[in-house]
Amino acid sequence: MNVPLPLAAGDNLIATDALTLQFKGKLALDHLTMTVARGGIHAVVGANGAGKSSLFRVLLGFQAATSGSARVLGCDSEHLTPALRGRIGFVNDEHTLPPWMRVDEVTALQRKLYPAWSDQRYHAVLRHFNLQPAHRVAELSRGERAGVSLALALAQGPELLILDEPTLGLDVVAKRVFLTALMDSSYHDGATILYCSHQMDEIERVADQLIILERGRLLHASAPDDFCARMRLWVAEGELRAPDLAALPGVLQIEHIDGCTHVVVFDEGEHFATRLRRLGADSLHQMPIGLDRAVNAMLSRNHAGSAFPLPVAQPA
Ligand SMILES: Nc1ncnc2c1ncn2[C@@H]1O[C@H](COP(=O)(O)OP(=O)(O)OP(=O)(O)O)[C@@H](O)[C@H]1O
Repeated sequence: MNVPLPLAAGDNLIATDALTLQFKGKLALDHLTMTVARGGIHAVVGANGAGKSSLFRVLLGFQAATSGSARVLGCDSEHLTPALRGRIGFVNDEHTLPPWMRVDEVTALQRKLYPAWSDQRYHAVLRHFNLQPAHRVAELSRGERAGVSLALALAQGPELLILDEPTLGLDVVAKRVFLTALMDSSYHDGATILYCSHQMDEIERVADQLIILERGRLLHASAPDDFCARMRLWVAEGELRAPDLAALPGVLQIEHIDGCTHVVVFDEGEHFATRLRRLGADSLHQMPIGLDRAVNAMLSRNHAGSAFPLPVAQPA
């Protein structure tokens, strides 16, 4: 088990500064400046192509940035030493393991490599999969392979665990087991977990911090509850005029459903009702929204194919 280091102000395990990654004419990361504090589960979300996997590749030193910097465990990510790499776990959605090896052989190898190895953590995840230790990796289903690679990553006792869509392909029970193990690792072992997912129910359940990327830039970072608390759904009877409505400050998403106009608004208080009334709304209701809807509204604003791209709000 890792001995968690004390959490001091400014104790960031990850810090990027104007981090930029460019592919032929395309910016995967665009002057991204963000931090990840020690401890807790940090969820990175964003539309397809927002730069999540690119960020992870740069943080892990698999890819050199075009400009800017990324520091991981206090070291430039391009110069991570083997000792520092040993403190970082990584799992991607392909769950790449040597196909020719047996499950027990992979396990024995990893047990030897990682001094903080925990059999208890390993079996806590793996016992939920109906696996024979003598099975070869090549014989495993996708979900079973995911189970093995996630169990291995958690058992390594990493100080920092980076997971790229780790639960893709897991059935609902396996997903629950894995998420519980993730929370245990964070809570009991002090691991800092950075992971990306498109599944908001999952994030709502486990994440302490929400990091939203859009086109390689930081759009928002806060606790998920704080993010949702700043969102409101207004429902007005009738169809309000879309161009005027879209021009109002804070408007993220407009939908017309069953003769009503639904407007998701960020950081606007009660006074927003007055603005809606000026556009002709007479019967109005407002309500809080959950994380799924809130993230959806934030991202749909500038999503490719959006009916009305709205002005970009500044990150909080
Ligand atoms: N090797 C590459 N060559 C050219 N462009 C690339 C390369 N890798 C990524 N990109 C581009 O960089 C952008 C960010 O890709 P990235 O894989 O980081 O997105 P993502 O947020 O992980 O997306 P998804 O949710 O779909 O997995 C995309 O527009 C992608 O097309």
